[in-house]
Amino acid sequence: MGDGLAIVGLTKSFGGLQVARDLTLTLPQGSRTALIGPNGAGKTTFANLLTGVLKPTSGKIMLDGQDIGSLNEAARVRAGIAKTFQITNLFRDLSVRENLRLPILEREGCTHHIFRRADGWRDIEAEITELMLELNIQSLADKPVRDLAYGQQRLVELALTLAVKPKVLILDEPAAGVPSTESHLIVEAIKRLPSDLSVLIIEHDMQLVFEVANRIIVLVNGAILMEGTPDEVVTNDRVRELYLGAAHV
Ligand SMILES: Nc1ncnc2c1ncn2[C@@H]1O[C@H](COP(=O)(O)OP(=O)(O)OP(=O)(O)O)[C@@H](O)[C@H]1O
Repeated sequence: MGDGLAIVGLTKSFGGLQVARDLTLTLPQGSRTALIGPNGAGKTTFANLLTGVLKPTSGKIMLDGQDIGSLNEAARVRAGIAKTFQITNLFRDLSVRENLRLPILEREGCTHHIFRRADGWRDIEAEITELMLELNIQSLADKPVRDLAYGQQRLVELALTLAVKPKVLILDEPAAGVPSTESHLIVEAIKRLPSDLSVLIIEHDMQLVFEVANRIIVLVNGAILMEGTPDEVVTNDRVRELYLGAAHV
């Protein structure tokens, strides 16, 4: 087992506005952590600091003991930090299987070593099948993405992200825009993710958070207000006051 992701004293300012304040936390390998907080708390900024979209003002990001803070976005993906692709990245006229082939080919360097082996193609097709089984979308394999329901498209997007073999997966509002009749698909898919993957879920839907997360970090004004189990978070008076509201608890 690796050490997972360790964030130490991470700070980010936009001019005079401090949006990440001395954030120190760990995402152990295999953890299921939700990051919650009111609008403007700094959740997206935090995700962007992890993926390398933004550079921190100060602080360290360590993955399995290695400082990855100076790596650019592409190198961080290769190191193992992935955020879900957006649906707009799916090729709508291609089938699910064809869409899944693309990140695997990219990961393998297209024309390089995998094709020097006689069974290279077979390995790729087997991996695609395995990914589809993992997300329970094998029945959709030959359908063009444009014919899929929105929730199913989000599962394909998740499969694409898993194809890069991340160690840490950031799910930024995985159920956003998904009709309530399809949100169970997302919950089930998250529950089926590989057990050694660290998952960070940024989500406003508290029902989803409570179903899939075993730890919750509450961010307010760029700082961690508290971190705990779902039960500890819902019973915390400041969280109730600041974020959840009496109706949720
Ligand atoms: N590029 C930027 N330049 C200046 N300020 C920014 C920039 N990006 C974000 N901010 C500010 O940083 C703060 C945190 O924004 P962020 O989007 O990270 O919050 P959030 O918790 O993800 O909010 P939401 O739940 O609404 O998505 C906000 O005050 C926002 O206006």
